[in-house]
Amino acid sequence: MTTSTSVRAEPADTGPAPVLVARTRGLRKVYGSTVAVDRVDLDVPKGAVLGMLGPNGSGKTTTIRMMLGLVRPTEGEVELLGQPLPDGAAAALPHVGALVEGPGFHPFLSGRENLRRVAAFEPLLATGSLKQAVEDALERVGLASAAHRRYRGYSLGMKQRLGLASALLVERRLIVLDEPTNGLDPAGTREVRNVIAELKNNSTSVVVSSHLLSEIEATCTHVAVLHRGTVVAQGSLAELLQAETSALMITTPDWLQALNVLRSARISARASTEGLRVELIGTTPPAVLEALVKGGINVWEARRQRTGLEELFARLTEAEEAEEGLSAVDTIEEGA
Ligand SMILES: Nc1ncnc2c1ncn2[C@@H]1O[C@H](COP(=O)(O)OP(=O)(O)OP(=O)(O)O)[C@@H](O)[C@H]1O
Repeated sequence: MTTSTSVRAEPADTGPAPVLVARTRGLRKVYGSTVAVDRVDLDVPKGAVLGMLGPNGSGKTTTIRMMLGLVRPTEGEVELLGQPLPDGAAAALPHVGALVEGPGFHPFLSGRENLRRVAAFEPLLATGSLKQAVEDALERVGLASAAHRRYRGYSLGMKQRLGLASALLVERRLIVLDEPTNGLDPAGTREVRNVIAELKNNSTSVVVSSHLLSEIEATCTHVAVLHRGTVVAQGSLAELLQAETSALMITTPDWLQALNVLRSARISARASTEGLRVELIGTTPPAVLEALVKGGINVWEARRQRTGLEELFARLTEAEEAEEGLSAVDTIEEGA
């Protein structure tokens, strides 16, 4: 038996659908025998800062590359600023700034020279304003003082900053940043956070992928959680944290027995320092309490606990793994 753990936050009222700056439907990418991305339906509302969260190999970079038209999907559709890819790429891409892995900077040119070369290919940048745009972008990412140095000698963090600067050369409608804080020190991480906050204030839409859940929680308005190539949760951050994201903390002297009772009832739970933590996925507090009482467990206290994004992420990904474990048990039992 498998149950979907996908969580999609629904808006409270059914007002007009938000304008989307990027939209994917049924996106799938297969490399040989590896399914990198599968059935990804992603909505990036205008003005949103959407955080793409997922462990290593969950498909964030592949999804981002497909959204930017850098990788052709095996199946599915991408719409960027209302333009279907690949046909609408020329119309959409000048309005989209991107920092993706391995930007092709020249090792023997300085940061400034590299950025000027990139700027020369920006269709939205007038030749007369090119130099100033480069200086502004360098300043914005904190690279002005090292701009004369050769790219070859840059640290990973400096390379990231230069990549970010190239995304910021002109005012964009959408900025896509793949792991922008990768290799940055805490000061650099704060700067990236400030840049994202500035973009948000200017109503520029942003897609940012990261492992740093606290960063996403601090900077994003929306979140999409990826796990093994699929989106397991998506929506506005506030709605996601409210919708089914709580746990029930149970205090009982019979916690080991209680764990067994809950497991037989297929309710996901684990012992923690605060008590028995029961995940409210596909179950409700009354159902949990009923199972415990029927199982002869002494429940001393039960209280709802709201969870942070980190908890939500761990819960979604762990729940899927736990289900897979249960499915394996089912298979063994059926086969026995
Ligand atoms: N060009 C490729 N050829 C073969 N396999 C690939 C290729 N690109 C990605 N993959 C595989 O697809 C899966 C998803 O990778 P992807 O880089 O999209 O994940 P990610 O979430 O961005 O991971 P990370 O945080 O480590 O960058 C992984 O199993 C990866 O090994």
